[in-house]
Amino acid sequence: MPTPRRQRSTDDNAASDTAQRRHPAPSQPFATLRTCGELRTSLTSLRDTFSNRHHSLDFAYSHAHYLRNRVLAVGLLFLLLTPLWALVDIVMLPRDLWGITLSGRGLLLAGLAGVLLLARQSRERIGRIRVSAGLLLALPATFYALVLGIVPDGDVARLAGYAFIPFLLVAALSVFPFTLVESLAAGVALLWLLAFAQRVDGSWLTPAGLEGLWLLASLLAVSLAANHFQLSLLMRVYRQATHDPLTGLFNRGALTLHLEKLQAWRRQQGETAPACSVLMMDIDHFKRINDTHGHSVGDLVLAEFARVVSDQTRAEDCVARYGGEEFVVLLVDADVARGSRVAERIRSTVEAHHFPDHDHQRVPVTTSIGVARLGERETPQQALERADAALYRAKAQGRNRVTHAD
Ligand SMILES: Nc1nc2c(ncn2[C@@H]2O[C@H](COP(=O)(O)OP(=O)(O)OP(=O)(O)O)[C@@H](O)[C@H]2O)c(=O)[nH]1
Repeated sequence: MPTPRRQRSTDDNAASDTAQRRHPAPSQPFATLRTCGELRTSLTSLRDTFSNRHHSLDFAYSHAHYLRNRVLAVGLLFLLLTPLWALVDIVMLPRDLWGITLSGRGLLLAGLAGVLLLARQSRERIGRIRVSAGLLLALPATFYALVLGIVPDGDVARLAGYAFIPFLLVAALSVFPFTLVESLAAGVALLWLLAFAQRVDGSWLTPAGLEGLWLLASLLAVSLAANHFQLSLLMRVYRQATHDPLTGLFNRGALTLHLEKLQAWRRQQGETAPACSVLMMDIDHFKRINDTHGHSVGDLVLAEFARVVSDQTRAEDCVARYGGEEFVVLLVDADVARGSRVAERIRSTVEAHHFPDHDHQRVPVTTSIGVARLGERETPQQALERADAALYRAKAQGRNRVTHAD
């Protein structure tokens, strides 16, 4: 089951967003600082598209889902093109080469069908989706290398159309949201394939051969740029769809989706499923804060509140802004006793925390929290409603307290 780790890069961006709200940048004198900020954002985005080391598990699932769709679409295209290309072989190649190329194409067709099947059955399996994407590119490359190895050297020049394969595959890299490391590895392998083909057909280190290598390297650079822009766009869309821009926390939709996945996974685990708790919290008399200090201070309080709550939870817990001044924490592997301890710690930390207004004066803030155990069979909505009912009781009993639904 995916543990809802918070996305580091998103949190970084949210923190800088919050900082910008706190200190609106004057236009002229700080232009250099702004340029530095943009440079930092670009470097962060390059780091995020370079490899998947810094991706949150949550984003990794979205990324894999997108990659799987591409594998299915491109795989289907390759599957249709392969028999068509066999027809081209029959028209273009001498009859004595048909045996090798057509049986190779038959094997390729079977391999591509296997890749499609693997991708279809790998809905939530990130590793398997990556493998199917790799295989989709590796199979045509292997087919080409095998044909080159089997066909007698003197006949290689008669393989009309085959020399395009490395170029076609490098161009295909740009269709997938691969990280730069993944594309680079595939690109180097395809350069090696071209070099092998040139050694076989005798154009290695000739002007025509060098031109081919240069062309493939240039195409690879274009594909890498396409991968970078595609992946950073995907990340931005993912952040906008799943995160609250003011606090950088997960939004209500992402929380509900995560709860559904968590419940499905717990049902699969049966009796060994870990206990989970839901904390529903609401800032007390928040309207008064807005009315007394202004809406912008209200926003500062919300962002700071989100930071305080996040600091009191583990990276694998899911912290979300449920709406307005309401927040939800989903504690994984936490029974009611632990849930209550965490809730009480959040409540007391918020009460003692220095929430500053624009003049750094303290804005007194307290929170009420409802705690509910996540039942094995209940829907996310039912669990949230029970936590909300407990929160309502905490408000009715005088606020700044923790109450239990169970
Ligand atoms: N500054 C700011 N205010 C918001 C935001 N979202 C909701 N609010 C305000 O939050 C306030 C919520 O007020 P109420 O629902 O009356 O609750 P309350 O004043 O916190 O009272 P209790 O919950 O009963 O303690 C409203 O005034 C909303 O305008 C936001 O993003 N920023």
